[in-house]
Amino acid sequence: MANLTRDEIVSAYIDILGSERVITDEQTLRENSVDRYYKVENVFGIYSLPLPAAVVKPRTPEEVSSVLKLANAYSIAVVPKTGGSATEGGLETIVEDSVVIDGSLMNEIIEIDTENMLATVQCGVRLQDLEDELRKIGYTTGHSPQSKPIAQFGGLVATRSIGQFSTLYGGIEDMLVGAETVFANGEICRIKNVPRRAAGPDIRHLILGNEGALNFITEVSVKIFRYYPENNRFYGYLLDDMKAGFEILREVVTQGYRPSVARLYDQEDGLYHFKHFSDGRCVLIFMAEGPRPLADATGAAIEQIVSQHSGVDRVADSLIEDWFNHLNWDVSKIEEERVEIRETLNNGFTTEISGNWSVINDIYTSALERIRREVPAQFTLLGGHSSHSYLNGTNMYFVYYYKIDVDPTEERTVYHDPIQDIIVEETLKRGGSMCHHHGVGKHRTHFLAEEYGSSLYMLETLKSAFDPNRIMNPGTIFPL
Ligand SMILES: Cc1cc2nc3c(=O)[nH]c(=O)nc-3n(C[C@H](O)[C@H](O)[C@H](O)COP(=O)(O)OP(=O)(O)OC[C@H]3O[C@@H](n4cnc5c(N)ncnc54)[C@H](O)[C@@H]3O)c2cc1C
Repeated sequence: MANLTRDEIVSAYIDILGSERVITDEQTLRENSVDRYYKVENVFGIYSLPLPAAVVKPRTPEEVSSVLKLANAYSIAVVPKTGGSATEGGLETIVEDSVVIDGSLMNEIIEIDTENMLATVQCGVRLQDLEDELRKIGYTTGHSPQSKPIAQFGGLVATRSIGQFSTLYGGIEDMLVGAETVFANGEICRIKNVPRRAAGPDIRHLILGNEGALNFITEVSVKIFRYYPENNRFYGYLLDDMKAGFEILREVVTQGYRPSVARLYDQEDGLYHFKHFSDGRCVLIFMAEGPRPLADATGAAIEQIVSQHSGVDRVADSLIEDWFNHLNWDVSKIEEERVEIRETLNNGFTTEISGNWSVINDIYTSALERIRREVPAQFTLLGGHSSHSYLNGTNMYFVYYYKIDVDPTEERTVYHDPIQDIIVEETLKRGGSMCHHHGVGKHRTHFLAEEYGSSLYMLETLKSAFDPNRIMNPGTIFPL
């Protein structure tokens, strides 16, 4: 694709950023050629994708602009990156001589504004770092994906991430107020911070969820919230089937209550997370938070709604609180997982989708039934949970662990891809979305036309307009 040789690309970037911020050592390039979709190969030291020509580390939006202008002029494929916790192939360098643009040096918390309830950060600020600063003064981002200790704001916005407290605070799309981003031609654009706007279409959504395929996000402003940890209430229940659990979630949300957490685990996933008390049953969890009268009212409503359903048994609140305190994944947990895969050959992946209330149970049951019937894996866990509920429906986060009994290079095509395809097919068939919060990445793009239907025209037009030379993360969202 590129009109320059590999060496010419490297030296052109050294001219812009200096040699210290243009990394070309072999191991860094290998690690930057993949993300967690290639976890199994990677754990065994196999790197089968083309290695990038370099990883470049700009420090300012102007440098990002220069980096992109050069790429655009010479058709060099670029892969934006910040925290590196992507799970769907968004970081794979599938084009020869790509350049990874790593925004992690842009890591300044620019402003915390408690009057207007805003925090402004550069793209390389880790969510955990902003959250820690806010907690010191009694505020929170309200954003808590499990990858909070690793993920950075560029990636969080680019993937449309969502956190555990989403039923109250929303996903990142509800939090993003303004941003700065750079397009393939080097144009730097800012969207100002206002409480609401009706001045035409909402252009924040050209940034949210773009997965590096439309622009490179350099700065974001997000809402902040007052934090009242002393009022947190936890509720846990055991029940026998998912359908009844979905119905309770639906009642709580559609009656107008906003618990911060509303989660439902099936039997297998319940055993994985709560083996000390789940007793092989489904597990339903709620958390209420906020000012005391609101937390009390939300908690009382949850108890009242659940009490109208038979066969639902309460567990101690402390069991749920304790579980929450150990849920997030930092770098050491990722390393532990790698060791475990190497030693036990037991490996797990997830696929997350969403659907309306009327179809979610059918998606859940039919996907699992087809996987059991069609995929000859030795499953050690096949199940999932719903973790984000809305007025119209909920998500399903399928979780599948199996023994790697094939060569690591075949694991994806024999197991991971077919399992994911079944889940997506059963979802799309029932009008759901193939992707709830991890992004399309590079392994669901063959379903893009079905996901979008007639609105694919709008998406394709954005790509042609903003990235006519198709240098931005080729193969991500848009099939090659
Ligand atoms: C253990 C674990 C738990 C997770 N839990 C959750 C969860 O609870 N909720 C959730 O939503 N996700 C979760 N994820 C997925 C992942 O953490 C999120 O997608 C996160 O938002 C990625 O942020 P990052 O900074 O690591 O981005 P990266 O991994 O660096 O990149 C992710 C994608 O965004 C693009 N990108 C990165 N930076 C930019 C930029 N500056 N401009 C434009 N595009 C950019 C990349 O090209 C890539 O396509 C989890 C992942 C792991 C490994």
